[in-house]
Amino acid sequence: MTTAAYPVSAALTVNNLDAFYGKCQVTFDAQLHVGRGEIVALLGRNGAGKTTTLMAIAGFVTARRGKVLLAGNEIATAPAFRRVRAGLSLVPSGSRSLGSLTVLENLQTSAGVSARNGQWSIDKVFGLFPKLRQLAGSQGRQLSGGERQMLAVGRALLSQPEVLMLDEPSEGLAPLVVAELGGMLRRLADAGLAVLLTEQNHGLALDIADRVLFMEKGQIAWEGSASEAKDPEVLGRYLSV
Ligand SMILES: Nc1ncnc2c1ncn2[C@@H]1O[C@H](COP(=O)(O)OP(=O)(O)OP(=O)(O)O)[C@@H](O)[C@H]1O
Repeated sequence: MTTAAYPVSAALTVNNLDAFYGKCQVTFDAQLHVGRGEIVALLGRNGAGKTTTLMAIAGFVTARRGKVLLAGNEIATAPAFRRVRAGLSLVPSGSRSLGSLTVLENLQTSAGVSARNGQWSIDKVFGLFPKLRQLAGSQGRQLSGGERQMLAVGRALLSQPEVLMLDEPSEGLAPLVVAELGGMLRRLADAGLAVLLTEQNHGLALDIADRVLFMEKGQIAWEGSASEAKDPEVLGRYLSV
């Protein structure tokens, strides 16, 4: 494993995270950090603990031990909604919009969630995703998979995050839409957002990430740059079944 320093200035720092479902421990001493403007991909085989790590950072899964620092502030004991207000947003896999509400109503439910002043408005989200502006009056359930994912990211941005976490954002999307999503995440990071994502689409993750973490049996087993992670030996060790 490549050792890493954990800068206090990171947008998100996680140390010694032990996450549990009931009595069942899923992550063991997990640690990671994400800097501003950086995309970090958390990869690994099915069941390695990637989703659980994101859910524990977001406050939806119990962490019995560990520190979660958002811009240097400890939030590990805060309820999930306070973490969102503090600037940490998770786009979960699957559930992507409120199906009976229109696109505009979906966005309106997210606007104003944050207590923080931020740059994101509904108009700015429409600027990022012009397709959503055209679909403003359509119900969430009428959208394609790619449009629903744009809406989910738009809703997350309206909570004015400093750190955006996405669990398998490309799941179920067509290749062209995946490429568009990847470009959009890269642009958001280049504008200063810290991005932490899990992906089964390893090609996408390795293309857009700055750093890669491989998770194995609930532990961060390897850390390095995306170009180091492309080494077939590394990929074979942590991803092949
Ligand atoms: N709600 C739950 N209750 C109990 N155990 C769970 C629950 N969700 C996941 N697990 C278990 O926790 C472990 C880690 O699952 P997790 O979903 O975090 O892995 P993952 O790396 O995201 O895998 P995948 O890529 O398949 O989603 C697995 O053994 C899984 O069976």
